Amino acid sequence: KLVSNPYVPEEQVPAAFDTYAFFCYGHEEILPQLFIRMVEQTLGKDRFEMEKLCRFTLTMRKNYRPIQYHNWQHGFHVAHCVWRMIESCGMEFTWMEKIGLLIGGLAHDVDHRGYNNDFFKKLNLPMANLYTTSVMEQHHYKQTVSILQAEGHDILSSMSSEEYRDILNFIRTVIINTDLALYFPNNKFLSGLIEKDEFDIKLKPHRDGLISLIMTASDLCAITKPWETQKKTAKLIYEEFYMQGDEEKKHGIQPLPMMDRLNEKDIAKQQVGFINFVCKPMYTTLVKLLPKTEPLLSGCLVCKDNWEKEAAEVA
Ligand SMILES: O=c1ccn(-c2cccc(OC(F)(F)F)c2)nc1-c1nc(Cl)[nH]c1-c1ccccc1
Repeated sequence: KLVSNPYVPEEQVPAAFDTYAFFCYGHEEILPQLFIRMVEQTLGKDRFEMEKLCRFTLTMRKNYRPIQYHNWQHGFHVAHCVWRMIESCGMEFTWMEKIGLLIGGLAHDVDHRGYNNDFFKKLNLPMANLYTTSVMEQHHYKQTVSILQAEGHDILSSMSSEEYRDILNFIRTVIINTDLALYFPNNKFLSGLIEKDEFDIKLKPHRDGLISLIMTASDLCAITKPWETQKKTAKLIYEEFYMQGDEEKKHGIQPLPMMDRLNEKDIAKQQVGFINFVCKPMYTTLVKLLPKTEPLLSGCLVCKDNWEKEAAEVA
């Protein structure tokens, strides 16, 4: 069944939808239409067969699992954050980059099981034998390709075979770069260039690095949302972490501290650590390259302050 009406009437578009602060609570049922609205606003109307775009979006939603955090809503929020950047960060994106970032953002965690790459390696599960690095990310990409190639889902059919090959490669790069392990070397590379004032968007390796950073920034955008929203989301991701920790304990494996439910009282402290060690440096580099993404950095720092207050209360 396709969406009855793929268009969202203007008055139904949620408040703050055009800002980085947007969150889907209360609007869950129109997320497919909101994605289609983003695609049309950025890429132009009638660039895609609407029926196929609806079918693709609904199949994407169906292929996300009903788990606590890495679910369809997470995929939507990453696509939304990428869309805000495309629309407002002042950087010129090619048509291919725009469609690749929107599709890649929406699809980047499709069929996520709520476990991270280490889990598949530690338990030596079949998935870990399919790929050596970025195990889950490669799986998300494979799932995306099979959905794009399913009957009636070929939204990129109007492209030549070279363009189609290029855009699949770009979508692969976009999805693989949501592997947080790849963020650390990338941020070192980019901040080194900034330090020496050598960053040049016209150089492909520099542009590729910035696009990877845009993916990390969008993937972690939950950490930048308004405090009340962030508190609810944190509860969800730690429930997912604890599911993995419980599984690892069943196999006699000691989980990471953040995945061990015995450390539940340390959530605030762990959030502060994650923001200080990963998010703050990451959004700081992003803002140096794209100053108009500043709301993401300030949103993340507001949450850090609130987590520090919570950590102080626990102590
Ligand atoms: O140590 C951590 C504490 C918290 N979070 C976290 C990640 C998303 C969101 C969130 O909070 C909220 F949902 F509220 F925004 C928190 N993530 C890690 C972490 N550490 C390593 Cl290494 N990898 C991750 C990780 C990154 C993305 C996804 C999963 C794990």
